[in-house]
Amino acid sequence: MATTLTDLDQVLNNILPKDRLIHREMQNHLDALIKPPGSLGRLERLACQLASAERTLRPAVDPSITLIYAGDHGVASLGVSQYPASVTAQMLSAYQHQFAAISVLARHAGSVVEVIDVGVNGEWTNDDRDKIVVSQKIRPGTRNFVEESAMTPDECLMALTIGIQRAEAAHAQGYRAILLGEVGIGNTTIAAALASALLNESPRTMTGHGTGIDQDRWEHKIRTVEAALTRHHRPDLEPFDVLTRLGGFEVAAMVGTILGAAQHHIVTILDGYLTGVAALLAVRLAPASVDYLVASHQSAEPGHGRVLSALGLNPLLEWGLRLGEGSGAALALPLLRQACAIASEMATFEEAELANSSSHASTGAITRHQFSWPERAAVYRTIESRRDIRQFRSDPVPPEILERLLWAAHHAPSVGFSQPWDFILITDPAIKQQLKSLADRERQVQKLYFDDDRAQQFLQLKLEGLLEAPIVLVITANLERGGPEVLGRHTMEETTLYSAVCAVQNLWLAARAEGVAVGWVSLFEPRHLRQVLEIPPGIQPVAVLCVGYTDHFPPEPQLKTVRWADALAVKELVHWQTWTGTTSPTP
Ligand SMILES: Cc1cc2ncn([C@H]3O[C@H](COP(=O)(O)O)[C@@H](O)[C@H]3O)c2cc1C
Ligand SMILES: O=C(O)c1cccnc1
Repeated sequence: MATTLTDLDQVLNNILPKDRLIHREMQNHLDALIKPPGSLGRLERLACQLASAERTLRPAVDPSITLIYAGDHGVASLGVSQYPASVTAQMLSAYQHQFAAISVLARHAGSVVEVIDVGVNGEWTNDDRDKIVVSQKIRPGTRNFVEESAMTPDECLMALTIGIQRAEAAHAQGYRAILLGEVGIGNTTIAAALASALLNESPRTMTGHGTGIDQDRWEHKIRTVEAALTRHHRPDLEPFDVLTRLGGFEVAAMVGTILGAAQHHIVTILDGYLTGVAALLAVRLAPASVDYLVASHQSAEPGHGRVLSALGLNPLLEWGLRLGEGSGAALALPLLRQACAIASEMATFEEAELANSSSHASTGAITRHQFSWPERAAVYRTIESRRDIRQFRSDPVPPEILERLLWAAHHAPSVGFSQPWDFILITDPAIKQQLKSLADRERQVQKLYFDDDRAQQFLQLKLEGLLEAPIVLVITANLERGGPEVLGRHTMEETTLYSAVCAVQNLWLAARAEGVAVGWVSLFEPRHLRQVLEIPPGIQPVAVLCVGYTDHFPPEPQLKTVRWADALAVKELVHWQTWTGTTSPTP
């Protein structure tokens, strides 16, 4: 933890250059792959960089996290941006709701987003949704650097520390790459001032149009940067002092994250002008940190190209982007992912020969991953975010989505491939009301078992879904389907029911992926259910599911939130060899 300059020095000392040996080894491996040597051009150079930075011949950028630092700037009061400073706080809400540019781009690139407020001048609301925006606010905005130092040395160190610690946490969380982004109205003025000071360039060449200011305002922005440099700049200023006087909380935090990541051999994917300037500062503090940087793109800001040249970084894209927020990093992430995949999933000529001569492809490299990382991540995310939902909106589930959900249910595993399920779709309010009355009645009976008020409350809540949800879906199990000779059913009659439950789970997960909510109501006496739904003998009702849309998927099971029951740790439930076995086999 870097809370003093000495601690910061410690971090800087920990940053070692990339491993040249692995770089060479990776190049040899790429040359041996089933393609002409060098034919994948820059993708190969990227693979070598990632391998030598991460110190592995199986480099990876997944899972990755997009860290966006947010801060406001005193200088924004001088009208250097096209937008008022209040937009920064407004953007935090947009991130929380996941509809900002980076929310969309990172989602489709397969990266998790976290926004850290290190100095926004304004409030934003955070409900109990997934905590996408977190507060580490040092101060509501920096001071106006035309008049005084933007930060105090302590504040600057604090912001650096936040950045370092976040990178260290990302390392501990198992993230393999960091996508860096920022938001803060007025911060292209900060970038211009820092870049001018660090590169000894005139503010006119380093100042751009930011969010889209006109010529007059641009001239004013240049004069503002010049005034700041006149006040603060001296050729002998240390990088830390340049950052303190001319920087911002989000810039300092980005510098910290670059350093913290490099220390742990984690690659940082840079975005636009601001992240480039942060990288320049990081490299001035620890020259070896450049080995851990990838420049995703060259932005439309004229100063950005110069910053990248000074860093010796060659941007992957030049798309005229001028947004920030990590948008360019998210666009470039799939390219890095491809470089890693080429390195670890392609076969060498030798392996290909082997696969050809034996009856089965025995090379692990070829068969290991049938799914890309975003595909795998989506499966786990669906499982993690599935919830039993109690509150529904009334809007209908479109028929094509309903069809996909039933398709998913129908592709469940079943004993002897008996496919014992049927699906009863109930939209008729009269029948729903009958179900609700049945459940209400049952609840009165259950009252005998639960005298806890909270239990009653939950049972009550859950039942409303029977009326609110646009569809009530009953899944049944046909105990006779497949005839008397169903394979594998002889000794365990219940496997028919288990199969139907697998259909329930398939549907539930597919629904979550579609953004459709499902709540399972189990307060039914099967006999009564049979009567209302005219279910014949031999067919067993298995699940009554409310299906529809909800305004809110809670981040964790509600019964966990209210401490009705605690989550168990999976490792305590694992037995090896026998029930009493505890030791795992050595790998
Ligand atoms: C709605 C909106 C969303 C943004 N997201 C990033 N920026 C970008 O623009 C700002 C810097 O430009 P300037 O120095 O001209 O103010 C930063 O917030 C940067 O991240 C945005 C700007 C706006 C207006
Ligand atoms: O180049 C950038 O990164 C940029 C440009 C305008 C606004 N925000 C960021």
